[in-house]
Amino acid sequence: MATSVNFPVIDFSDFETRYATIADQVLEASKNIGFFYITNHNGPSAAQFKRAFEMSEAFFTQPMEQKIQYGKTSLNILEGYITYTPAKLGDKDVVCDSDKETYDILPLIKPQNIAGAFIDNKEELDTFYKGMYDTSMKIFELLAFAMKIPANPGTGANDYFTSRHRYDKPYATSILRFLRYPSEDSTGRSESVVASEHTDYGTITLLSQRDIAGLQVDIDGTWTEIPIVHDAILVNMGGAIEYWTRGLLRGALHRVVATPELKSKDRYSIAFFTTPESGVKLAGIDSPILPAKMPEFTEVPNDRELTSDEYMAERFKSSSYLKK
Ligand SMILES: O=C(O)CCC(=O)C(=O)O
Ligand SMILES: [Fe+2]
Repeated sequence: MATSVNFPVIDFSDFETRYATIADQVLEASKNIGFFYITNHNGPSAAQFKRAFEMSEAFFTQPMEQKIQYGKTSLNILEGYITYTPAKLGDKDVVCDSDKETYDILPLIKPQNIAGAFIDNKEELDTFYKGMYDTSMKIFELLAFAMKIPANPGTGANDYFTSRHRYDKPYATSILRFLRYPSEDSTGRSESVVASEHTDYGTITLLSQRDIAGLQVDIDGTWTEIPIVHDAILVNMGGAIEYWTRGLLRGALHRVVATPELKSKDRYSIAFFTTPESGVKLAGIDSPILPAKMPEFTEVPNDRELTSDEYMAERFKSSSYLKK
């Protein structure tokens, strides 16, 4: 049974003067639920989100033969398309997730093999990506501030997390993902859960659900509906930041269930997954509120401190996602 609660919505207006209050609200929500909305955030505008969803729709509504040309043939390939129904690219199987189809993009600093619907609007998409990136960096600064991370030579204070998520090549690893959950009428399938329960792998995720709800978060063992709040961005903590902060911030379990609208209408969402740079050790945060002891994490080994790369590799290894 899913219930609903008063979901945290954090107002970023008068950002500079209300900085400490906003930072505390972000920290509280990150600790307790692990999910919250932000409004008046100065990130991508409603018009920019609308355009991004139009590009997404232009890509996903193409025939499968077109989309498959950009298909990932391995999960190690960061950019490209994942199908919702088995398909082949030449003699290779394209990665398939039976619930949804996705298209991943990295920072578009140099031209790459990008599908037409997106490359045709490359500059616009660059701006959108950068807007999502900058918004994530704002969240990281607020978290570092609220966690009272002191200034250390070379690491900074409020830039503790941002300095480990640099935008420029060769560091950037954060992914912009377009998602579509095809309607039941179009697939002939009717699953009640269309994205199985998981925690995100990276540090934080920004999300926008276009017009169909269905996202639920586990709060104290109860599936709780996350409403759609228009012109707001949903933020959630991923597994990597939960691990990095010794469980202080909550990488909450979540899933997507089918709502009645999904019968005849496709569900679209856009996610921005931040990942720490390669080589970053996910340990050693100097904060007075960090738990003294590392908890046991079931998804990753507990016998050593993992780097970002090791953490991600472990999560991919133990993932049930894509194995169905
Ligand atoms: O599509 C959504 O609303 C959520 C997707 C999600 O949780 C994910 O891709 O990690
Ligand atoms: Fe997720």
